[in-house]
Amino acid sequence: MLLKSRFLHFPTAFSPNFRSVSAPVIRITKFRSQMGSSSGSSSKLIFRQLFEKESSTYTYLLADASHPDKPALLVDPVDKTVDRDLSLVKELGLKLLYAINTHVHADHVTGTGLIKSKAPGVKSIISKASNAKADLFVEPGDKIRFGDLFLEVRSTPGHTLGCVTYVTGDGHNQPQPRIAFTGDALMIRGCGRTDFQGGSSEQLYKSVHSQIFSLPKETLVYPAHDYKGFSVSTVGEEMLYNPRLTKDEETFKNIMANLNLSYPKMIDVAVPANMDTTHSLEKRITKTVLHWYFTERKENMPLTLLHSPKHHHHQPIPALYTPTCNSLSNFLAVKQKNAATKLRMTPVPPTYHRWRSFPAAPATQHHRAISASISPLDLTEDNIKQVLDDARVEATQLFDSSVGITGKAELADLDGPYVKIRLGGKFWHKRSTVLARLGNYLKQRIPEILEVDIEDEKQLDDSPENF
Ligand SMILES: N[C@@H](CCC(=O)N[C@@H](CSS)C(=O)NCC(=O)O)C(=O)O
Repeated sequence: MLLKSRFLHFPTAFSPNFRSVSAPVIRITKFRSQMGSSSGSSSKLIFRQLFEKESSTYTYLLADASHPDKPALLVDPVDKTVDRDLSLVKELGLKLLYAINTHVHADHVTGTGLIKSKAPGVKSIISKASNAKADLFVEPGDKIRFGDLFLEVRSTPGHTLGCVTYVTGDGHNQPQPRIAFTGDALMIRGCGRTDFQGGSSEQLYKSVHSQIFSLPKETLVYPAHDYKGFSVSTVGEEMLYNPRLTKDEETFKNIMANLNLSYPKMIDVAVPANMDTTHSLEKRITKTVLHWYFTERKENMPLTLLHSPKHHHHQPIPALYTPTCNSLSNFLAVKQKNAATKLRMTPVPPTYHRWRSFPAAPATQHHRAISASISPLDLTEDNIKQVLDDARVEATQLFDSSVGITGKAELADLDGPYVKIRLGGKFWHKRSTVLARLGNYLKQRIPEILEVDIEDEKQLDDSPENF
């Protein structure tokens, strides 16, 4: 649902998710009403900065302590710390209204879906431009109200296409100084990388200068990540000392083109998961795995043991499925309690393995076992088309086509052991990455292939005209 009024209101009849003792109030600083306003009222912001250490992500809890219901919202929650965050909400006696994202994160799974399943009534929010699924979409200029306080939405693309910065209001009775939740646009003495598809250093430079550096210098800057031990900055400080954004645009673009950062470990799990902010990963994957298990599993296909309690669900393969494995394990244990054989877990669709086995990261023992179990195919046009189809099926499962991922890969030419493929539509990854992964996959399935290349270099251009 796109906001109609462009103003998100806290519904007064909203039934509280949590009730608890009265909240301690942190008054960030003076409010307008205390600086000469005639209203005499005084809104009080409850504010907490929370940290998730594996991805170095900051989550922010904000609430209006003056309102009887203490309406609250969470900015950029992480799935792994949802229980901590919800406990805090409960302890402070807040009523959580919204779980909002600054963008589709690539390094961790958003907690919004999990929050919604644990605290029904909470709505997920993301920008319309992100193309992700959410309960509510925001656009530049929208205001997200919680009690008498609100966040204003500013469009700050560049790290991703749909990045936004949420800034506390500048109206009457709003916190002073203002606070900007900059996501991965502006970081403390840094900024978000711009090398993902949908990223653009040119756009990021403009976003930060026009939307963030135009705020009052005392505006507090709270980013989505910090890797150096910082917790907060100000607009003025970043305008003076940010080593990237104080430079002219050309120098900035050059710096960004030469960061040489490795891809986030979680990208293949996080991006597809975060394109849907409304359901937890567990729920979505469990549904898919169960469907596969009962509809497509070949009669004698062995079940492979993937699940191991020592695997954290954020590790590449077991990562995605650990929660699923637990749920599926229980489910199947009931279904098959009369089975003579001991249930060996976990029947993850082979298609997932194959897609995930593209060696972006070094193959684990598990990956190797899976790929070794797929019989090699002869080098024929039909087999190449079949393998590309398989890859597309897998890509569709991972890169949910309902949220704007339209990417297609087709066989363009076969010349002996040399294959050319055609890429079109929109992918989440950079097209060069898609090509490399498809290449690896094709070679893995059809070992006679020596080289996989693009039909036309222009098809590797990630700019929106090519989507
Ligand atoms: N090593 C981390 C990922 C680190 C990283 O790439 N961070 C991103 C934001 S999260 S997508 C970024 O923009 N960094 C900018 C920089 O200058 O570091 C992991 O594997 O998760």
